[in-house]
Amino acid sequence: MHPEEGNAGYSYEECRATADWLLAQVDIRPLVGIVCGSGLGGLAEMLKDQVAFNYKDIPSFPQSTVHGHAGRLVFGTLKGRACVCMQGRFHLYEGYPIQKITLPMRIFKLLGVETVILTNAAGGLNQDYRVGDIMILKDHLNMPGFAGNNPLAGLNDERFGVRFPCMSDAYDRDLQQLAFDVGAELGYSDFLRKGVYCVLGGPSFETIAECRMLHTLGADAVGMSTVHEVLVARHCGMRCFALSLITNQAVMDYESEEKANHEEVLETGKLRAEQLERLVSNMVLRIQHNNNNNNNEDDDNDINSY
Ligand SMILES: O=P(O)(O)O[C@H]1O[C@H](CO)[C@@H](O)[C@H]1O
Ligand code: HPA
Repeated sequence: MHPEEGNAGYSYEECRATADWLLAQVDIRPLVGIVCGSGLGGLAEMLKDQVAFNYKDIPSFPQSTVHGHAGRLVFGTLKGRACVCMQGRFHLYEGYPIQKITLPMRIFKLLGVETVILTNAAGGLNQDYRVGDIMILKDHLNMPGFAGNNPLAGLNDERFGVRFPCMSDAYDRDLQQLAFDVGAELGYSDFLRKGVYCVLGGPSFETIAECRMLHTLGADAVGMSTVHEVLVARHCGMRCFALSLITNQAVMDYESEEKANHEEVLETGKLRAEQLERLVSNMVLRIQHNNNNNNNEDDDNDINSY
């Protein structure tokens, strides 16, 4: 059997067709792509002059099935900057092949996106972390990848990127610094952290032994997303910035009565939504692009507005 037959991914031409379908219907040419994590879809609501598509109407797009993920692709401007925002993402545990859950990253690329900002909700493994902290990702542990489940497996199309992409620079260091600078100006330094995110397949939350193991391995937070998207985004040359909202403390102690649950994850998202939106929108305002086609006259430079 030719390996292509076993590859559940989309061809370059299929991705191009989806991107062209979108480009034919919107005038906005985004340089920034944003992915909203569980309960963090409010980010998409901040966009002005919105043109939105339900995922079910976009050719080749999967559907969102998880509560807290609306399932809309929203084009618009954020502080005068052209953006496209996934209001809801796809996860491995929804049953999609890994190449499908990461399809939107290749669509972003073909829309002209240069920088991807990914957000997620995650459980805190680092004992210094508190619920409500925002962790800037400096690196990741890709557990499904250790078992061969990597979205880049299968035939490699060089039009997207190289066969063996480097991941030691997966999370752009200038964007990490920008997040801390903007966060300091907003007065958020007390709850901004930098750490390592570990992705698991889900949907079951982790056992106590698993949390202890992940912490020992160097993970500061655990979740079920983001890493696959980063692999595909980096493969095709987009810069990545990712943050985790620590929505719950991972249970590390057999005496604990705490139980991880999705409702708590969504509730914490609501509590920090406003700060997260301010942080992301002010970052977007300051990100420099080679091909800046945004209208600077519309810039909203007030750090407290969003
Ligand atoms: O990573 P996001 O999409 O924010 O969602 C997180 O929240 C869900 C668990 O409550 C999981 O899907 C986990 O990955
Ligand atoms: O504790 C968690 N574990 C995995 N994924 C999560 N997403 C939010 N919290 C968690």
